[in-house]
Amino acid sequence: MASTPFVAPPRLFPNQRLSCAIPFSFSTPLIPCKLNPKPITLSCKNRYNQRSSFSRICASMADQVSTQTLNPKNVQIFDNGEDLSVALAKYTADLSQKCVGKRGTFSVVFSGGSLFNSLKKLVEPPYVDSVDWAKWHVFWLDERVVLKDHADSNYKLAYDNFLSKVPIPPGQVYAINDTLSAEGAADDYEACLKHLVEAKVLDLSTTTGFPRFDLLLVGMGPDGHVASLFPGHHLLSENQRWVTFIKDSPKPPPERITFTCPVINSASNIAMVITGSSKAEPVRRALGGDDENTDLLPVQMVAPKEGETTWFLDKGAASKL
Ligand SMILES: O=C(O)[C@H](O)[C@@H](O)[C@H](O)[C@H](O)COP(=O)(O)O
Repeated sequence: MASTPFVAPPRLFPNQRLSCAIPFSFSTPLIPCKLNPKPITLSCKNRYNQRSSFSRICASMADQVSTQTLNPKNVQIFDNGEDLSVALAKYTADLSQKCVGKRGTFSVVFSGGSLFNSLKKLVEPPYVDSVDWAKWHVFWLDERVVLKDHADSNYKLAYDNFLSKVPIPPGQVYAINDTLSAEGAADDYEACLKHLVEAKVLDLSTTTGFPRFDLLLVGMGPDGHVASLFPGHHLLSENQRWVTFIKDSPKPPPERITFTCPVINSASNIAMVITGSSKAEPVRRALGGDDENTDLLPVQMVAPKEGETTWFLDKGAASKL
């Protein structure tokens, strides 16, 4: 794509919604890209998928093949965050190109936290000029119930570090309605997704009946939470709603909205983007197997029914594997 000047949205933090989407599953090659400084690449399944020993899984090539066919989990481990960011940029740009080529759109779901540090190479050359940003439709996996210009807002984080740097049409950026309560914002976001399904902008998974996004970019907290689904919280068992709310989040701020587990597990592709040694134990529990705990961590429940999960870890996050 030719480099076009970015036209700022009409308002700094517009309450945007409208059109979008696409679904289908494609296998990301595990061959490191030219720029990619050769990550360690593993393929495995976690306990949620009834697998127990990481070493056994990695020992068997045949097992890897059947694992990839059934419900693949590709694990890439990088020396540092910089190398991870290079690989994540290529992965995302390649996926965008495939999805746009297939259906004409690319539906991407952002988390908050340190994700945008890991995405920084995607908004630099060559990708800032080559990705077909006009085809992107952007959603949030979870959002804090604060105004969009508040320091805690995941929208603001995404805007400052990503959206302000690339020409995604503002009408294809689906921020929450920040004038509503947590309950109201969750209802409103779910209604927005349902409208997009009716408008054939988003597809439903034929397997689960929940919306199927092209790519979820998922961070994880040191406690193993993903989205705003926290360990031991009753929201983990929500299986009807697409979007729900929490008012007692153990991580501040307390009021948030979040996609539910079935929506997460209906995605075509999930990138688990995890850095730092403080995350090593939940990563081990998710990928290492042999977990004696009876309660699954939220990260252990990430198991897309039809899609593919790719793990982008730095050495710290992978240090207990
Ligand atoms: O709103 C939030 O709090 C985030 O969406 C949250 O789910 C985040 O993704 C993880 O906590 C990881 O955050 P870090 O990468 O900063 O550890």
